[in-house]
Amino acid sequence: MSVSVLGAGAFGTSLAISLGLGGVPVTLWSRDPSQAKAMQESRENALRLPSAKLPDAVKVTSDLNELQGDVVLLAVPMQKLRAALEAAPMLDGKTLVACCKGIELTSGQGPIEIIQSVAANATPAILTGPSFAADIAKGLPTALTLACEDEHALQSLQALLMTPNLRIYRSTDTVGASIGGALKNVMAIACGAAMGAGLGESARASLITRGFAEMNRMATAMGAQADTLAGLSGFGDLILTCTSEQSRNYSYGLSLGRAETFDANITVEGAATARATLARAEALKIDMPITQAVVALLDQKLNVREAMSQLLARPPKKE
Ligand SMILES: NC(=O)C1=CN([C@@H]2O[C@H](COP(=O)(O)OP(=O)(O)OC[C@H]3O[C@@H](n4cnc5c(N)ncnc54)[C@H](OP(=O)(O)O)[C@@H]3O)[C@@H](O)[C@H]2O)C=CC1
Ligand SMILES: O=C(CO)COP(=O)(O)O
Repeated sequence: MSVSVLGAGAFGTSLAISLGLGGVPVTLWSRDPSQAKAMQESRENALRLPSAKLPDAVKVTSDLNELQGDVVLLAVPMQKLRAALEAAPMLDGKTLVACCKGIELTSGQGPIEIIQSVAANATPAILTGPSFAADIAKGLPTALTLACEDEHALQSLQALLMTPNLRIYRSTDTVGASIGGALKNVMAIACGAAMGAGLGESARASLITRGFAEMNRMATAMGAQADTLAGLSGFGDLILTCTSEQSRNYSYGLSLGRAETFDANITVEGAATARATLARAEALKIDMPITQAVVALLDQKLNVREAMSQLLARPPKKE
């Protein structure tokens, strides 16, 4: 059975490589015809994932009509997912697996809700969890969560997407998987900012732990199961992203803490998601002080030390 990947960024390319090496025929779609041609010829994604060779099983195209199979991985940035789906009406009716992490700023919706609103006849799923594209492309061991409410579709997808280096756990809790993946990026910005400003490892551990409490509060208020948040898509990805300079969200936070500039072309999902989350938290009356601090940093209303002082000065609480 073949698989298509919509979006030839770092993550889409790494998944195409892993599946291709596992013997699955893959069609990888780039919106840029010249990039698609260069990748098809050079067998490399020089722009987004240099030094990783595309296996023969991967075909690169910029023609949406060449997408193959009933399963399509949606590997575009979260804030671009709606536009990408609207431009590809032929995907309605297929199994659409969101591979992006975040909450849409304009609607407050997550990837599953966006798929449902644009492609009403599709079976929506989400693939998320601790994974750097470069690691997957190198064949390093990686474990992910695949969530889909349709148990039958879920089991076949799990079998299809597992490769020798990619272990996939299944869940029917799409809300929990989506919220964990979205909010861990916000916490990674907070941790990077604290480390960049020299606030220390203890501060980072507190932000990870209290950030996890925020993630749980928001997720359970939205109907998620707490044990999903404790899994790969929540706790697992939180740990990876808050502790590694390979993470773009963490690195962006570092640059905020060091008062350095950051390349605006780099995908940093946590920034828009922090704003979308705060709006949702306020509507649901959920206390999310770290998310609030990240938004204040992004809006330049506070610097990192002021934001941390505000967090420390909150009224005493029971843990
Ligand atoms: N990189 C990683 O390690 C991981 C990433 N993810 C998630 O994967 C998602 C994608 O990230 P990643 O691949 O890293 O991002 P990249 O920045 O590497 O690539 C983004 C890709 O999306 C394309 N794109 C942007 N807008 C559109 C659009 N409107 N229609 C179609 N294609 C579009 C870009 O095309 P162009 O080059 O033409 O702009 C580019 O190919 C994110 O949500 C991220 O959180 C998840 C796990 C790991
Ligand atoms: O989602 C990721 C790791 O699981 C990738 O993190 P960044 O988007 O911060 O690079």
